[in-house]
Amino acid sequence: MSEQPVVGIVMGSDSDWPVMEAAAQALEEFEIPFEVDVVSAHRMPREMIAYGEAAAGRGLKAIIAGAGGAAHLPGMLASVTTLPVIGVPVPLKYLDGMDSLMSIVQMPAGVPVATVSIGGARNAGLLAVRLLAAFDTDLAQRMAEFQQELNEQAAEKGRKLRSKVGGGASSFGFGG
Ligand SMILES: Nc1c(C(=O)O)ncn1[C@@H]1O[C@H](COP(=O)(O)O)[C@@H](O)[C@H]1O
Repeated sequence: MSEQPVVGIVMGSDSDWPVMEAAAQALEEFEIPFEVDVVSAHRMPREMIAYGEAAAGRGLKAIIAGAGGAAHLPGMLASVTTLPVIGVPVPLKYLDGMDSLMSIVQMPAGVPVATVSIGGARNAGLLAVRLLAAFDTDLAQRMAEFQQELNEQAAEKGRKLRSKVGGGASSFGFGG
């Protein structure tokens, strides 16, 4: 990626990538330049702090941080940067990601992390797009078009279900 990255996607281990790549995919869809790296609070504490402290100065506008288990990476990054941090709880073999979710979502007041669902890396990417779109009318327009497509896909599902099951449109009249 040659353009200056504006979103950093970091994770505690390369084993998180199969989950985290959905964040990268969402950013690619909106042509947002991003970088990816492994940055672990537990295993690379000094590098993690250096990454967080340098992030804003390097031109990043948001950080997406994914980790599994005792997932301290998103919160620790949030403590050393002014950037918005979006946390992705990565599910591991045991505890189904509940451990990651609790580790990321229960931040002390004053140090926010915007936590998405367990394995919700695509929404993390889309949330980063929305943060950027707040200051970019062209990007906001593209987000609106994306939302319209979602609307049409959902309505189409209703049409298909009704044609399979029978009956008319819902009493609310939507779905066409
Ligand atoms: N939760 C963290 C942190 C951290 O929060 O700093 N560093 C690594 N990890 C997590 O350990 C899991 C297992 O990692 P390995 O697969 O490398 O053993 C990964 O999900 C990673 O995010």
